[in-house]
Amino acid sequence: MDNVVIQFRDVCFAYDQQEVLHNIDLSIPNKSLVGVVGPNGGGKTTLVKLTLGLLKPSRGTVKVFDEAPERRRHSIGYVPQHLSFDPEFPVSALDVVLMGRADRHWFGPYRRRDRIKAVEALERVNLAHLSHRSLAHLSGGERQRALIAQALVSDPELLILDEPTANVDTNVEHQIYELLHELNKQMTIVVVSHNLNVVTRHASHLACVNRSASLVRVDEITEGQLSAFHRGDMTVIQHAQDCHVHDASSVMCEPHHGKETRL
Ligand SMILES: Nc1ncnc2c1ncn2[C@@H]1O[C@H](COP(=O)(O)OP(=O)(O)OP(=O)(O)O)[C@@H](O)[C@H]1O
Repeated sequence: MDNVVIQFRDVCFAYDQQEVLHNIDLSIPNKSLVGVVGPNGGGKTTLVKLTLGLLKPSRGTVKVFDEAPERRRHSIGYVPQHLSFDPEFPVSALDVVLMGRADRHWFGPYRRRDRIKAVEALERVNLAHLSHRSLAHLSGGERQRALIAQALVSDPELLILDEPTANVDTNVEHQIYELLHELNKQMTIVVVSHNLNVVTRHASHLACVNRSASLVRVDEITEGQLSAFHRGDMTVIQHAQDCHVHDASSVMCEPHHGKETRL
């Protein structure tokens, strides 16, 4: 148990009456870099929300560091799929990182220690030189680094990222995974990705989520396992920032603000 950071035991989850995860048993090992992959609507984001304690299982238990997720919220850094505010809002990279300390200051201003921690977090993602630049004037990759710094500012032991490379080019995607490799020396990382090829190159494990879930070590994975999971050909849609789609299966025959990938 010491070596397990996230544990799902016999977990089912339904939105209203619609079950989207069924009998999930998963043990994510300490210091692993886990790529969460699977088809659109397979339940990846739901799995992340259960890990964060934002959703409660209909059945079974979820534990993070052997405790209920909400009790270990301070140990988890989270980079969401979409910004929770308008990217044109006039805030600097430093302001964005400081927001990661906001829960300590409901009744007062940031303190000197918060600013020191925020600058340290920006240094960890190589963005300290742009700390005063407005978020709106950062490139997609720099903006993503600022969000990772925000998640790092509370010194997490577990970092969860929901599609951190959805809106960046291949070169920046590579740099972000290099950064995750570096951070992985100190913490466990779980990254939801639509790019099976890239994530397989960088992750130590793959969690394949498609209503059920299985965890495999990347160095032990076989072609047969991958194609069995995907049942051959599969179209995956990356959701863009302005995406309005909940159930991606419905957009196969509709216009969509996203990028399709054939796997
Ligand atoms: N708040 C919600 N209320 C009702 N149904 C939801 C809600 N959020 C997600 N769902 C449904 O649950 C299923 C799983 O969604 P989820 O977002 O976890 O999948 P995903 O694997 O992350 O998908 P994608 O790859 O498209 O981002 C989908 O069928 C989706 O329509």
